[in-house]
Amino acid sequence: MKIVIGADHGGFDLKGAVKTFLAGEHHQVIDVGCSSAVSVDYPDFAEKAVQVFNEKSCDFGILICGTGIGMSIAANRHREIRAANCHTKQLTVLSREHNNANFLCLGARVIDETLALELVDIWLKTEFAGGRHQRRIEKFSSFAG
Ligand SMILES: O=C(CO)[C@H](O)[C@H](O)[C@H](O)COP(=O)(O)O
Repeated sequence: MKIVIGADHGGFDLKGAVKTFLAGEHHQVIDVGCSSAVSVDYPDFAEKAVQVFNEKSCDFGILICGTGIGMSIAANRHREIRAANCHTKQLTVLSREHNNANFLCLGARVIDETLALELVDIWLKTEFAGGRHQRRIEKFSSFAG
């Protein structure tokens, strides 16, 4: 799969670990930064990731900040994005099965690396269930914005 990944300084180290994991699983990864642990602003990297997601027809996006909250708020400003901030296995599975999330947001200050990599693995392997959930996510497109 083609996956765009981005982080702020809070997620920089975990981004490296996720990239290594994804490469080991033979995914194509496009990294939009940041490129060091120097303080940056997470909306800039959410925006870059969404642009690349659209321009390069990526399958999925992964965004990492301190909590995952800021990245998810920023990415969800775009109507084509369904970004889910997940910190448990249950949330991770349901974000794909029920919400067809196309961006996974992680909080590097909330979960440890081992769990984060497990969540990435689960998320990428979980299929959207469709059915009643398809009807519900289609309703997002009627929202203003
Ligand atoms: O946006 C966030 C919170 O929702 C992220 O966790 C950021 O990484 C965090 O706010 C950065 O905080 P810092 O004090 O500037 O490191």
